[in-house]
Parts: sequence; C-alpha cells; structure tokens
Amino acid sequence: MTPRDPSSPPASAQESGNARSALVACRDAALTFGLGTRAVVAVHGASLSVQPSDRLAVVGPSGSGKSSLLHLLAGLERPTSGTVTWPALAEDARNEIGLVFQGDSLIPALDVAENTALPLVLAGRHQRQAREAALDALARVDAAALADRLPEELSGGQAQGVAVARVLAQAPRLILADEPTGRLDHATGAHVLTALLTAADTTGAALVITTHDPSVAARLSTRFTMRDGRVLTVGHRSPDRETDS
Ligand SMILES: Nc1ncnc2c1ncn2[C@@H]1O[C@H](COP(=O)(O)OP(=O)(O)OP(=O)(O)O)[C@@H](O)[C@H]1O
Repeated sequence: MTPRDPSSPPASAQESGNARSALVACRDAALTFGLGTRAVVAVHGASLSVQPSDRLAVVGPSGSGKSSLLHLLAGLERPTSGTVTWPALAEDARNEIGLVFQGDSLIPALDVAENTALPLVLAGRHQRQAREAALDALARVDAAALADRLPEELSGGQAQGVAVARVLAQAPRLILADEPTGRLDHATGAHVLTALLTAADTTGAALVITTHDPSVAARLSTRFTMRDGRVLTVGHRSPDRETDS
C-alpha cells in the first residue's frame, strides 16, 4: 500500500503478498474523472493486493475515493495510469467477483427470487437449481418472505439485503461490497454483515467492504483509510467478535 504505515506488520493485503495468488492486484493505479481544470483525481497511485480469505475494510470521509477504488478492483473502471490485474482469477473473471453496489441495483421487472438467481442463470446454472440457491441465500439475510415481491415493493434497506443475498447465492471468490450496510439499521446491518462474513468463511472468499461505520470496520481484520484519493494507512487488528445476536 502506498504510502505504507511503517508500524504495521506485513500482511497478505499488502504488496508483500504472493503476486500469483492475488485475486486482484493494483500497482500505482490511479483513476481520474474529467479533463484539464475539471479533472478530479478520485484515486492516486494505489498499490495493494487482495489475497484469498482477506477481510478488508476501506474507510474514509465521503468523496475520499472508496467507491472509485472498489470500481477499479472490480474492473468496472480502467485505471487512468498504473495497472489492475486479477492474477488468480480466470480470464473471464466476472463470475468469480461478487459485487454489492450502493443504491438500486435490482432489475425492476424481476421479482426478488429472480433477481437473486440472475447471476447463476447467466452463468449457465439450471433455473431450478438457481432458484433454490437464491431462496437459500435470501433466508440467510432474513429475506425469504420477500421472494415474490418486485423491487419497487421493497424498502431501501430490504433492497440492499437482497443485493447481498444475490452475491451470497453466487458464492464468488472475491466479494466487493460498497457500503453494504449503509441503508440498514444497526441490527439489520450487523446481521447482513454476519451473513457476508459467514459466506466468505464458508467458501474461502476474500471480502472488501467500504464503510463509514466503525462497527463494520471493526469486524474486519485489515483497514485501509482513504483521504482525498490516497490510501493513507493500513491497519491490522483482530476482528471484533461482535455478532448480530
Ligand atoms: N463518475 C464520476 N465523474 C466525476 N467525478 C466522480 C465520478 N465518480 C466519483 N467522482 C469523484 O471522485 C471523488 C471520489 O468519489 P467516490 O465516490 O469514490 O468517493 P467515496 O469515498 O466512495 O464517497 P462516498 O462515501 O460518499 O460514497 C469525488 O470527488 C467524486 O465527486
């Protein structure tokens, strides 16, 4: 990570991680929006790698570049300079990356079960198997009762829970979640985070979460702090044992 906190020990989330086992690796990756005097540097030269089973929080004030960094890791944005690669993922890595976006990401014409099953159907899974996996994932975030509803019939928090269930059903190797608990009350947020952590533990997936919530960051083992597009510090700690019970 650049610049690196000299007091922090080496960890797989840092450049010292095994380059070939990295699910995603950034080297001096920068992302600029706009041109000339209107240019905004959302991410300045980030260098980091995410290894299997990593549990990373990206914290920082609004506008500091957290979502932009996550979009680079997801391949949704190409770096303006530097590189982002996915050494341990297949050429077509999209099925192996699960994304939870901020805001509305459900398809309005599909009900909740169909929305949750969609990535599996698109990946070629049989419809009935995909539906079973979707219903199981919805149950894990206490959203089984919403299966037949349309997105327009959901609250913002319920829609966010469904977006998390969709990623759980997909069982990806890398989960990138942008404020997955941002629109949820504390108890529901803690429950959804537990579902994400449990799913990641079960499958060995890596988890990267952007958050404003210190209680969310406290449950992850590594914390990146962003300010004005720069990753300032990398902290390592034992995650809190807090559960949603
Ligand atoms: N598509 C875009 N076009 C132009 N500027 C953008 C775009 N997306 C983000 N930015 C700018 O890049 C900077 C970083 O934004 P980003 O959304 O990554 O921050 P953030 O830390 O995720 O904020 P928040 O916590 O509010 O979600 C901000 O100055 C923002 O205005």
